Amino acid sequence: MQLKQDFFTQLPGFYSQVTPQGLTDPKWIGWSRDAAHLVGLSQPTESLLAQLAGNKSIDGACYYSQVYSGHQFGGYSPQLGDGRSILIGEAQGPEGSWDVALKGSGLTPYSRQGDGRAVLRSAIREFLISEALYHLHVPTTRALAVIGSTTPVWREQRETAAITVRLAKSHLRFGHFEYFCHSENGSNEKLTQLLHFTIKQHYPHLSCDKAGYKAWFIQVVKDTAKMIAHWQAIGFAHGVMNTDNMSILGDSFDFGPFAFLDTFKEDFICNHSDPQGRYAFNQQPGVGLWNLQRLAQALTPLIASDDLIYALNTYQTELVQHYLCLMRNKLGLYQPYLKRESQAQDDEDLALIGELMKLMQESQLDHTLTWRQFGQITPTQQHVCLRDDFVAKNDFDTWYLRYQNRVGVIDNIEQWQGLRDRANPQYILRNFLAQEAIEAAENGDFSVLEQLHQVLQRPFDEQVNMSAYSRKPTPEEAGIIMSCSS
Ligand SMILES: Nc1ncnc2c1ncn2[C@@H]1O[C@H](COP(=O)(O)OP(=O)(O)OP(=O)(O)O)[C@@H](O)[C@H]1O
Ligand SMILES: [Mg+2]
Repeated sequence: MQLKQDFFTQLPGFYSQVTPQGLTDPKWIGWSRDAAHLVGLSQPTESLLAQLAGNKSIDGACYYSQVYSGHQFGGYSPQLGDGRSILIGEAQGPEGSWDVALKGSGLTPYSRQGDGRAVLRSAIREFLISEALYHLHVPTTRALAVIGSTTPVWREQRETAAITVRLAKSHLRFGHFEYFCHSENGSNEKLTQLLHFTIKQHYPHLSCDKAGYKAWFIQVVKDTAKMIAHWQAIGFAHGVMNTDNMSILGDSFDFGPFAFLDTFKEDFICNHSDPQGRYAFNQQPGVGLWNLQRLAQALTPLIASDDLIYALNTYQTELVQHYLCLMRNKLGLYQPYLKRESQAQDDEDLALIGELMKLMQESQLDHTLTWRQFGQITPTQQHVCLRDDFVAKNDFDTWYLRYQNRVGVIDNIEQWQGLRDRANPQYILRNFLAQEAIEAAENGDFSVLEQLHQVLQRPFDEQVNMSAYSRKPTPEEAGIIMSCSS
């Protein structure tokens, strides 16, 4: 790995140098060939294992943990930071630069009451979901590998420590800006330094002046809105949308108690530790804006309020337009000759989508499997097997008639259906699938994880003999609830 050290050399005072604590008997548990390619690696070798486990030093690496703060479940925590994660620098790959983080590598000055570790089950979940979201075309951080060990860790019971090797175009979070806004007693020196670093590294086409700042924040709003539109379209609940888990680049970031929806339920809560549903599925768009407002607040010393408000006001339109684009694609409503749909058409389509979701919820249908059926229907025909699944047949018929009218004439039905299959995945990372892979791995069998990882790399393709990976969960399997304990 060719490592650069831009953050480390340019931003002293933004991190603490740390020594990884190492793992006992490290073992490769998961390896993403795709992600390895991004950082110019080909094989999971023994030497690399010792290095990424923190047992052997890496040429060119600097070891540091970043400081940040953040709003957690609505309240401000003035100092957080990487309590269990160590960055080693920016790996240079064929498609650009990637921060490499060893998540779970031991105590840091920001560990507070924690042990600096991640347990194997949470490392596997982060690994699988990072790679799954990427293949679902959702903006996300990536995972190179999971390393297991015999190092003991105590949660509700004794478990073993693991490391997820995370790759991210940036580890800058909304919380970085919040920390340097509130910790400087009004000098704004570091906040300015941070903003200039961010713009130069990640938005090199923008200038570090008033106009550049405004354009930058508009872009952050846009990228955040786009990420959340993807989550809503694909049925992904993040679970812990604290501002320290919001990447400045709009990549899905920090995967804890996340879940895809099985049965569609708009107010689905995936996080056992969130009984109020602050981060429920249907709250995510609003929370995205709330988090951007916290970021804007932290930027007020540097960016004019009018500019911040202007950018925040674009959020809803950005989100809705991106969501509409994704949903039209799922339903086959796209009309290539119309450059931009009219407001009336947008409203009509949103109503059509909303009505379908309502019917899905009433009939307790599986979100992913229902959408997948759009690749098999012929909207010009009266009868569709999709209808069989809905309880309120009359309501479905009314909806379907509106849908047929909206779809209109289809020149090439096979092509139309093929496009629906490219928009509606067959395979998602259902919690029970992740759980099977985790339990097997905890018992020393990594093949289940490997197979699941393989399937999730082609979520839109019908894969032979893989129906076990696309079935909906049994009621018992659907009851798996995740907590923040990781
Ligand atoms: N086991 C732990 N030991 C020390 N600190 C921890 C531990 N678990 C979480 N933290 C810290 O608590 C804060 C909130 O945790 P959160 O779960 O959002 O982040 P994370 O999953 O640890 O890391 P990241 O956000 O980098 O993915 C962070 O500062 C994190 O470093
Ligand atoms: Mg976090």
